[in-house]
Amino acid sequence: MAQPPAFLSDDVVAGLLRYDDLIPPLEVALGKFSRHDSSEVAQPVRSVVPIQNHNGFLGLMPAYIAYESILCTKMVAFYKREEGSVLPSIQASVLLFDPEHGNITAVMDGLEITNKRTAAVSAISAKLLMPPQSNVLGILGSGQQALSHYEAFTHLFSFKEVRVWSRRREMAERFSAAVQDPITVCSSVREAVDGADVIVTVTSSSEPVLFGEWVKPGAHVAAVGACRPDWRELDNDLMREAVIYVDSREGAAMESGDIILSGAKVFAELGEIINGTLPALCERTTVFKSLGMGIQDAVAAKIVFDKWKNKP
Ligand SMILES: NC(=O)C1=CN([C@@H]2O[C@H](COP(=O)(O)OP(=O)(O)OC[C@H]3O[C@@H](n4cnc5c(N)ncnc54)[C@H](O)[C@@H]3O)[C@@H](O)[C@H]2O)C=CC1
Ligand SMILES: O=C([O-])C1=[NH+]CCC1
Repeated sequence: MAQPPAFLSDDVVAGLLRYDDLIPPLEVALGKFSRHDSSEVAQPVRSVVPIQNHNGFLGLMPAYIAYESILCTKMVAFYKREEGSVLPSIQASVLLFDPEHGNITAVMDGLEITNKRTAAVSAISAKLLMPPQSNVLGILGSGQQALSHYEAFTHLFSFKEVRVWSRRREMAERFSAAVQDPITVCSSVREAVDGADVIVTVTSSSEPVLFGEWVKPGAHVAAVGACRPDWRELDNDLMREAVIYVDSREGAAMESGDIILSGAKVFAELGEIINGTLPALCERTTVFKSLGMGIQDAVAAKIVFDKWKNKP
C-alpha cells in the first residue's frame, strides 16, 4: 500500500531550494532535453486552457526525467492583472509521482519553484551569453520574478550597478527597499537599460517594453515575460538584430509572441550550447527567450523532496 502524499507548503519549499543546488542539475537537464532522446527526458509543450472570464490561463506541465527517475507535473494558473490588483498573478502546484507505480508521493506549492527555477535558468543563459566584462544589470519589472532574478543574478555574478524600472516608480522604490544591496531606481526603461550589459525583462506586459535602439550592442537580454503567442516584451528591431536562444524551440514556436510575431529565427536552445552542438555568440547582442519547461520544475521538486525526506 502506497504512503499518502506529503504536502509541502510554500515556506517549506522556499526554505529548501537554493540556487547553488539548482543550477548544476538544471544545466544537465537542459542539455539532455536538447538531445531529444525520449528514453532520457520526455516533456510535451505545455497545454494551456484560457480562463476566459478571469483574464487568465491554466497551464499543465508534465515531465519525465528517466535518468533521475523523476515523474512530475506542475499546474500553473497565470493571470493578466490590472495595475494595483491585490490578487496574485501566478499560483502553482507541483505533483511528484513514484514513476514505477504511478502514485503521488508529494504535493508541493509551486510558486517558489517557479520563481527560483526560472531565475536559475536565466542565470544559466547569462553565464553562457553575457559579455565577459558585465558590470551593469538592468531589471524591468518589480514583481515575483524580478526579485528571484535579482537574487540569482547577484548571488552568481558581481555587477557594479543594478538598476530597476517599474511602471509605477513607487513599486521600483519598494523593490529597492526590499533588497539587501543598493540598487538604482530608474524612471524610464531607457534609463534602466542605457549601457547595461545584462537586461532582464520580467513584466506581465503584452506590448513591447524594451526597444532594440536602447540596447547596447553585445548586451545579453533574458526575456522572461510574454509567454503567450500574442504577447510581446521586446520590439521587432531587437528580435531581428539579436541572436535568439530559447529553452525549447517547440515551445517558442507555439507560445512566444516575441518570436512568432517578429518572425525572428531561433538560433539555438540553451541545451545546444551546453551540449557543444551550437555556439554561444557572446560577442553579439543575444536574447534568451524563456517560456518555462516542466523539466525545470521536475528538477526543482526533486531537490525539495529529497531534502525534506532526508531532514533529521
Ligand atoms: N518564462 C518563465 O518561465 C516564466 C514566466 N513568467 C512570466 O513572467 C512575468 C512576470 O511574472 P511575475 O513576476 O510572477 O508577475 P508579477 O505580477 O509579480 O509582476 C509583474 C510585473 O510586471 C509589471 N507589469 C504588468 N503589466 C505591465 C505593462 N503593461 N508594462 C510594464 N510592466 C508591466 C508589473 O508592474 C510587475 O512589476 C509574467 O509575464 C509571467 O507570466 C512567470 C513565471 C515563469
Ligand atoms: O513556466 C511557467 O511556470 C510559466 N511560464 C509562463 C507563466 C508560467
